[in-house]
Amino acid sequence: EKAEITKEQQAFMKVIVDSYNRHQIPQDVTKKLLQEQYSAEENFILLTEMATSQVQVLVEFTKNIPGFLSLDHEDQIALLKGSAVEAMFLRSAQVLSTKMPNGHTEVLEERIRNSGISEEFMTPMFNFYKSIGKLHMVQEEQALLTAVTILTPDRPFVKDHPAVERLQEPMLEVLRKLCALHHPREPQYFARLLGRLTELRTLNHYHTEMLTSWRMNDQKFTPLLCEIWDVQ
Ligand SMILES: CC(C)c1onc(-c2c(Cl)cccc2Cl)c1COc1ccc2cc(-c3cccc(C(=O)O)c3)sc2c1
Repeated sequence: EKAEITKEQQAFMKVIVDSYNRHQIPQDVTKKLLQEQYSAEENFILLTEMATSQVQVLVEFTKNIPGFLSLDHEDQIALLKGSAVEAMFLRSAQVLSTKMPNGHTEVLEERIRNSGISEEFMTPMFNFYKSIGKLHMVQEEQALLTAVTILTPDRPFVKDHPAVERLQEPMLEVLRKLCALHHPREPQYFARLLGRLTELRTLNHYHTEMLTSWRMNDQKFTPLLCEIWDVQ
């Protein structure tokens, strides 16, 4: 019946979830969050290192999404550039909402709150983090939601929308079934999950302003971040 996850959907999901678990920021990078001192300057430098490492992880994860590498090459770049910030909000939300055994949750929040981001962005950012936390997503949902976010057809400069939709649709279908499976008493859970994707879009705009205000204070980013965010 409709809700059953088929054999091929199971295999499809396994590829994405295994890739999501395989591609993580290396321990020697994330453990710095616990070690370095807490100045706004040091926090910004650490968060820049995390974001840079996260983009590298994201690229590797994306290359393993079935069908992604057969998309037009320019569209591949457009999808990565258009979804990087949203994927990183999802990743940092996961760290902030799951009490990480290694204490990353507390230190990450502290460093984000004291890294030169102006107050006006703190509220929407941490509201998002709270709303993601309340969903108590299982790992498969996190992996698929990230893949669905990356394969969003209407990113700037994407030429072949239908080709991206053809990849996103099966993932949305598996995600819908997963939600029914893992949250049987919440029939609206899938809809709430997709609602988070809308909230992510608004965070993109805030993030663009965050970048501008950081650059006004002459904060430096890495070459990879400059490339993905079209700065400097
Ligand atoms: C350039 C830098 C200052 C910046 O500019 N905007 C943002 C941003 C901020 Cl603030 C918030 C949301 C999105 C963005 Cl994009 C950032 C920092 O972005 C990141 C991106 C990913 C991760 C993953 C982490 C993380 C920690 C522990 C464990 C793990 C883990 O995966 O185990 C991951 S921290 C981290 C910081």
